[in-house]
Amino acid sequence: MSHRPIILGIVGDSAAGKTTLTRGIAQVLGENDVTVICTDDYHRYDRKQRAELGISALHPDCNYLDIIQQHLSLLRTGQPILKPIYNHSSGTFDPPEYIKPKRFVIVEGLLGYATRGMRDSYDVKVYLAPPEDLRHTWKINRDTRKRGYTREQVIKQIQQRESDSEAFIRPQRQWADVVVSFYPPSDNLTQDELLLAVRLVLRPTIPHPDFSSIIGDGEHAGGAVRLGLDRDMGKPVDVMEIDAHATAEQVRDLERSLCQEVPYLGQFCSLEGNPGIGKLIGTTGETLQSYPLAITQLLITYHMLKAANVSANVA
Ligand SMILES: Nc1ncnc2c1ncn2[C@@H]1O[C@H](COP(=O)(O)OP(=O)(O)OP(=O)(O)O)[C@@H](O)[C@H]1O
Ligand SMILES: O=C(CO)[C@H](O)[C@H](O)COP(=O)(O)O
Repeated sequence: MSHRPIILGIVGDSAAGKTTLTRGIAQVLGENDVTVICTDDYHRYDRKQRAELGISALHPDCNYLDIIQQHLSLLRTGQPILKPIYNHSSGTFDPPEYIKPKRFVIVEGLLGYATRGMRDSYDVKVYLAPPEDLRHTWKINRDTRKRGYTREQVIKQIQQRESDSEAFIRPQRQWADVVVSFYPPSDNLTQDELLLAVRLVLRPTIPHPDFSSIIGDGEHAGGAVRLGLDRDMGKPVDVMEIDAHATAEQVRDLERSLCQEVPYLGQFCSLEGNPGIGKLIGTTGETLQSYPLAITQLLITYHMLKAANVSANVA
């Protein structure tokens, strides 16, 4: 295994699901082996200053991108950082914290792929792109429940930030090895809000597992799992889709092929061996298991473990 930390980037707009996916992957990799960094901590201005200056947190000028890049380089070589802390409850900064990277580092945030230097620091790059109406619903629910905003304030903020989302956030999709889009099975968001299908765009920037041996003719498990070719931001890509209501049985072959290629994976993150995979907590505290989420977590973990092996072999 590698002697330097393996770094995963998870980038996407506000409330695109970065923290949720990060937590799931950390659970699969083993929380004792994972350091999580959220780049919200590198905001240049606190909430009051941003309002006074009329700048959004999505703007590169509102973030210390140079320090994120510096910290990424340090983390990649196993060195500690003194990380700032942005407190979403108070809207101000807390005292910084000393962080020594563990075996795996997950860096999640708004502008993680904004500069070449930042992009070169990751072993695996993921971009989260849910449909905008779903992201808005997630943002309204999360910011009113956890960040002290009213519904009207969140809606206004989404509108005010749209031009920055378009200019600075969404273009980063082009740098991702995997683009993840969870989406509702129908237009009706009120039914089974947590049970979502997933569309995984697999760019040829890293070697993906060969799913074609399972999904030979483009469909598997009665159509619950589909594989095809497409273009994303003008470039050819593979696309895998998994239905919202896919069952453990239907995704088992995918899981097996991931675990076979990286035998180490199966030890601690098979669906059977780790019942926490794909688990989601609903708004009323109920727990659900989503197999599209489970396969997404396993695929990203697969890439992390592969990167760890490659890096150990060249060390
Ligand atoms: N895969 C998912 N399935 C169901 N709900 C999800 C999923 N991902 C995110 N959500 C919902 O969206 C909300 C926002 O997600 P999360 O906090 O992970 O976003 P984020 O990208 O980290 O946001 P921010 O950058 O603003 O901190 C969560 O509280 C959760 O309710
Ligand atoms: O886009 C965001 C990512 O989480 C937040 O809006 C940003 O970090 C500022 O946080 P807050 O709204 O709590 O002041």
